[in-house]
Amino acid sequence: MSAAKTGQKSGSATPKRPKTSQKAANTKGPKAKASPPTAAVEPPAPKPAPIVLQVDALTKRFGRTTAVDAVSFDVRRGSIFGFVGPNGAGKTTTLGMVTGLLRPDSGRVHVGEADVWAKPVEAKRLIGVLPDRMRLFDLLTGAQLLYYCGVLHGLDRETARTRTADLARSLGLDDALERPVRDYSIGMIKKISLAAALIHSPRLLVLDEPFEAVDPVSTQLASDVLRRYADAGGTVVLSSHNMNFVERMCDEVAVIVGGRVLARGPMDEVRDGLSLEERFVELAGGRQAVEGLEWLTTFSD
Ligand SMILES: Nc1ncnc2c1ncn2[C@@H]1O[C@H](COP(=O)(O)OP(=O)(O)OP(=O)(O)O)[C@@H](O)[C@H]1O
Repeated sequence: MSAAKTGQKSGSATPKRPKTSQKAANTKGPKAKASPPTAAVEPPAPKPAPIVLQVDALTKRFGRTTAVDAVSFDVRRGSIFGFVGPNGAGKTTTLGMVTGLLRPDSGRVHVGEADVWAKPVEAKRLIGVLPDRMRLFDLLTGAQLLYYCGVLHGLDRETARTRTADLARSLGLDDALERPVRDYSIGMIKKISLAAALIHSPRLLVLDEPFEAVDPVSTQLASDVLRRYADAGGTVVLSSHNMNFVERMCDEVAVIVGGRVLARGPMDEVRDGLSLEERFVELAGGRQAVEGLEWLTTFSD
């Protein structure tokens, strides 16, 4: 199967040639001369967007476990990149190394021109992160948390307040803003974390399972926010176990299994005629027969 390495957005195919108008084609008359056939001039292919995130051969071991094994991928400006894989495949470990939270054993990560591990401050200014197992300052209210995230990222107070209100409205959190974050549900924590990642309007958003436990209406709201952000030139990398969501949302995808990327490229190329879920199951080892669970059908009573 093909695993395209370029980050060209799917759907950015060569523009169609203009159709010859029927009227012009039917013109016949004494003065109408047959013009010699000319070679159709194809317009030049659109220039690919610049690479915002470049990941080269990242590797991480924990004792004898190789969690991430020479993982490489690029993500171009304006695209939404999905990172999918079974439990324990290495997604969180990879995204931790990409965002400067977990030091790799080897390999490089660049965000724009900045090497994440050589110039962490420069790189981190460009990144908004929603890590898995996020620890928040949960004695603060939602409004205070977003305000401080904004101010710590260099926003002035007024801008931080305005953006807090805008994000809360867009993500359906208005009613929760004055409550302490420790009282939030898991889905609400995901939403406030997404808002915190977005508040400084970063170049690159890295979201580890952003919509886990988020209800469908809020998922739709948040998806709209992400699509709008990407259309405006933002870049998103997200991991998720929700294949339908990834298939709908992402321009490109990488499938990681056992620490290795088994397929990556534009969504349609990776799917290869299947749904993403079918392709994922195929790559991740397929369905195994359920054996040795006969006792499960004996019931305790
Ligand atoms: N701090 C750690 N110490 C030891 N092993 C770890 C540590 N972090 C991750 N691992 C191991 O590395 C491998 C990859 O874990 P990782 O959390 O990256 O997977 P994942 O793809 O995010 O999984 P999930 O979808 O279940 O969240 C697993 O085998 C995991 O047990």
